[in-house]
Amino acid sequence: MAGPRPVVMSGPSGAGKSTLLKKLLKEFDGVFGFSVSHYHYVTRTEMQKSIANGEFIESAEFSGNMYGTSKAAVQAVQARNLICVLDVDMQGVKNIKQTDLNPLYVSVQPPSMDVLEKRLRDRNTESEESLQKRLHAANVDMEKSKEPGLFDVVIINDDVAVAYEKLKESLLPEIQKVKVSNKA
Ligand SMILES: Nc1ncnc2c1ncn2[C@@H]1O[C@H](COP(=O)(O)OP(=O)(O)OP(=O)(O)O)[C@@H](O)[C@H]1O
Repeated sequence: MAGPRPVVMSGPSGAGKSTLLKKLLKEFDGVFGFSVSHYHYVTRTEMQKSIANGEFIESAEFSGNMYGTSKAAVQAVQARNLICVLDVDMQGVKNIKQTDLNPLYVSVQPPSMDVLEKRLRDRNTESEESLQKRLHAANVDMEKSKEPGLFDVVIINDDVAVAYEKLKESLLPEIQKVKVSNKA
């Protein structure tokens, strides 16, 4: 058996992905899992070859090191009967669409740009420069997210309790699968 479908969580920085995810992990212990980054596990040449072969759903280079999430890493989580959570940007969503992973695509969106800006400012994690970059990227993300059929579920994170219920509802069939398999 392939295991439960992974879940892709996408949305602008500050939309509330981590907040919602934290609630999920708290309520459903042992149901969700994360894929391990391939950094350090393979050589640079090997990794470049794998990326060229389309084995990675996302990869990036930071200060000379390569990082990435491979399809195999996601499938390994799935094989352990866990819902693999993928927190990716729009490019990641597009890449995953090219694979046969068949995840549930969830978009988390802020109620408005003004609210997003306020939340990011109140979070106190960004410099002014980083904040401006994130707000600009958020604008682009919010536009691209409107593409019909791109996401299975769009969650407007206004009231966090309401947003969480909607997320939970959309994941319940997969959560049920995990629980049933664990009992078997
Ligand atoms: N519904 C909500 N109402 C008010 N504040 C919220 C709500 N959801 C999240 N927040 C707050 O907004 C801020 C941004 O949320 P969070 O860090 O979860 O976003 P994120 O999408 O994970 O961002 P990033 O991609 O940068 O990690 C946090 O300080 C969080 O506490």
